[in-house]
Amino acid sequence: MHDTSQNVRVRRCETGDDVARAAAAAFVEAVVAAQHARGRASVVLTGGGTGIAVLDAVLRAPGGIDWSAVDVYFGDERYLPPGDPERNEVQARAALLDHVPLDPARVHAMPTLDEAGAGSPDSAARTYEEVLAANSPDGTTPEFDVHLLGMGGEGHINSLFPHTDAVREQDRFVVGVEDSPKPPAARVTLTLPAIRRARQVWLLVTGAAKAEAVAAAVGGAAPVDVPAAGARGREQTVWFLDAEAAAALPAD
Ligand SMILES: O=C(O)[C@H](O)[C@@H](O)[C@H](O)[C@H](O)COP(=O)(O)O
Repeated sequence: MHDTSQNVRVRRCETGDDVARAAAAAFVEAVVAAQHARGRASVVLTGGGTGIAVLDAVLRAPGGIDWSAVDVYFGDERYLPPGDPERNEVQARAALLDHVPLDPARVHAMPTLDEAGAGSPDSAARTYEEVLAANSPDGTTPEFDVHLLGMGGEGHINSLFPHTDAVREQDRFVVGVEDSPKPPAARVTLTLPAIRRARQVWLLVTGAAKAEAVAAAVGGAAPVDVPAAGARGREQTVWFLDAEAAAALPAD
């Protein structure tokens, strides 16, 4: 089902740098507001150039965030060895996490490829589901305040690619992927039901190569065709777009 009545906003920026700065400022505001309201904030980070640029911009202008009361989760991960520079966690640490006084126990990285070769994306996904449940008020997932998402040119978000079992998943909150069309093949990803647990879902998208998928997703495509179309926040969904990514949207 694709409910277009939910609160969806499009935030048009000029350049990719403007997207990063606007999303970073909104991120700081949302984290501070969550901490004021509930004493803590739970955020889900994403990889990709735009997602990491936002973290870099947060580091440069962190406002009044109390880093000791932030819980960090990841939307997906490339199932690679622990320090691999292609891992989203490694990139997020380099951009932001290693430079602010987070409580290390509150940074919830996805399990990774075991050095001994044991495990699998599926077992890692099941372990991460347990982590989410353990930090949940009701045995499901934490109440994520903000879930950041990048988007690929064909509309993928996290490691949810078009026409895959992962994007069709309706029950589990985390699944393993063995055959990602974008390398590496092995990944672990939050599913659409997990994304939809977030109060705010923000899609950070830049570049002309994304324009058609943006227009399809905002226009109400089926999530199995354009996964980003299924990414909805409980309170709000915001598209942060540069001019090129917004080019195929109607002018209003
Ligand atoms: O896991 C991956 O292969 C990437 O992280 C990928 O999912 C990325 O987030 C999007 O393709 C958007 O990337 P850009 O923001 O760099 O366009």
